[in-house]
Amino acid sequence: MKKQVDLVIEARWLCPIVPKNTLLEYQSVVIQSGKIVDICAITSASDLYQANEIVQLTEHVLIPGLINLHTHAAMSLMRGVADDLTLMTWLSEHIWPAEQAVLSEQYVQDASLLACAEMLSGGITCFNDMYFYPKATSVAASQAGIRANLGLVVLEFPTAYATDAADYLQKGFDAHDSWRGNPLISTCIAPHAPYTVSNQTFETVLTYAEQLGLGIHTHLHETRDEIAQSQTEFGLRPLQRLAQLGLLGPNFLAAHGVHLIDSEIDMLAEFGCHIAHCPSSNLKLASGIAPISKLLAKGVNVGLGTDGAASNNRLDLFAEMRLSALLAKGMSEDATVIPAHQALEMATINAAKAMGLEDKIGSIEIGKLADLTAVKLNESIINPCYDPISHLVYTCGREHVSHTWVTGELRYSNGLYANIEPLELKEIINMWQPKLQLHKH
Ligand SMILES: CSC[C@H]1O[C@@H](n2cnc3c(O)ncnc32)[C@H](O)[C@@H]1O
Ligand SMILES: [Zn+2]
Repeated sequence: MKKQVDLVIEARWLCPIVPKNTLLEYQSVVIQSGKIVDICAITSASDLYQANEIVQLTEHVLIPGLINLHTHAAMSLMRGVADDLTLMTWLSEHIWPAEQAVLSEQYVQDASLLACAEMLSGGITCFNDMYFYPKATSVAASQAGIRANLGLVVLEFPTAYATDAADYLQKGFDAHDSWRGNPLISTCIAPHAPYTVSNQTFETVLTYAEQLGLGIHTHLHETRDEIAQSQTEFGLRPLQRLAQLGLLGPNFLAAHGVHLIDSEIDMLAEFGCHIAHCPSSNLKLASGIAPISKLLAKGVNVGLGTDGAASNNRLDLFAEMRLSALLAKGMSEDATVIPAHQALEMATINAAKAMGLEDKIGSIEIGKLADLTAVKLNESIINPCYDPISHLVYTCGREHVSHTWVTGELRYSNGLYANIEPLELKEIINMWQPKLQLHKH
């Protein structure tokens, strides 16, 4: 007798990510209660399973859902508000004043929903976020049906969200408690950066992270100025300072890591830290280019992030995969570094590892959650296709994503969302654009 299951996805090609650099053909992924319960030849699956639904992907490659390892979803409404500026001018003269003017629970929920829509349509099934009002981000993520690892942000300076570091932490833990039992939401603590967080606060963050078993996600070594400023103020480079405070370890994720000397790369490897590489944002803000081929060669786990839409200006991991591979080759003058399968690993399993979620997501394996993305390879202008893995990184764009599933539920397909009305997004844009327009210089 055939076994009853929820969903069978029949794929022309399957790139499971684990085992490494594997491409399978004519495979079925069998899904029950949101989990992958079998992966087998299409012919075997039709003998073994009676599915409530069968999706035939005759011209597609099925991959694990992409994971955005560093973003600020609620900055989607600030896309293009301030371009062509370096980080500190961009932040202190444009973005922080704009945030001060619009920041509220409703703003974060609305802007995050827009970002969730953009990410789902680009095959992203999980994002690692750092922003004020994380409860509002969780409301948007839950509506969209996308997975989110939400940072409990910590800063010293007051905003509409919180008054001081203790208040940020208190509000964060309140949000953390409210997510208990929510299958889509996980948490980490997110001190913004070494230049906005004191030693004492970093120590408090570490204590809580250890007590609660949470990861720590911070911006680090993004610009040369950040390092110079730290040397002036503390007599230490930021990474040295955080090392002295005891923060480094396998639960520590640094966004950017653009400016790293060899001994720092060794230290990140020794402590098992993770890096979220955000090449588009680093190029656009003229911060520099992170040495990811060196980091990977030394065994540091590197995932990919888009950063926020105000510095990228796209939440598009296809763009980040392609750019990271091309930049690494150009920088090292070695075409063999970051082959296509490694760029895909950075956007999937490496990011899952960096968030401590590698048992659940990041690859298509039996027992993992069915967070899946289908990419359609039929368009003449991207054919012939000799190697779908090469195509995913060097040829395709997010416009080739046809389906996105989270926990086996179809959340996006062919321009439509399961839980987001196109009109709803238009209303959000119409409501907030006039307020942010005032901050466009
Ligand atoms: C505490 S919420 C996040 C905070 O970070 C700001 N931000 C956005 N992008 C960057 C970046 O590349 N480096 C540093 N800070 C960034 C964002 O505007 C929020 O204020
Ligand atoms: Zn950032």
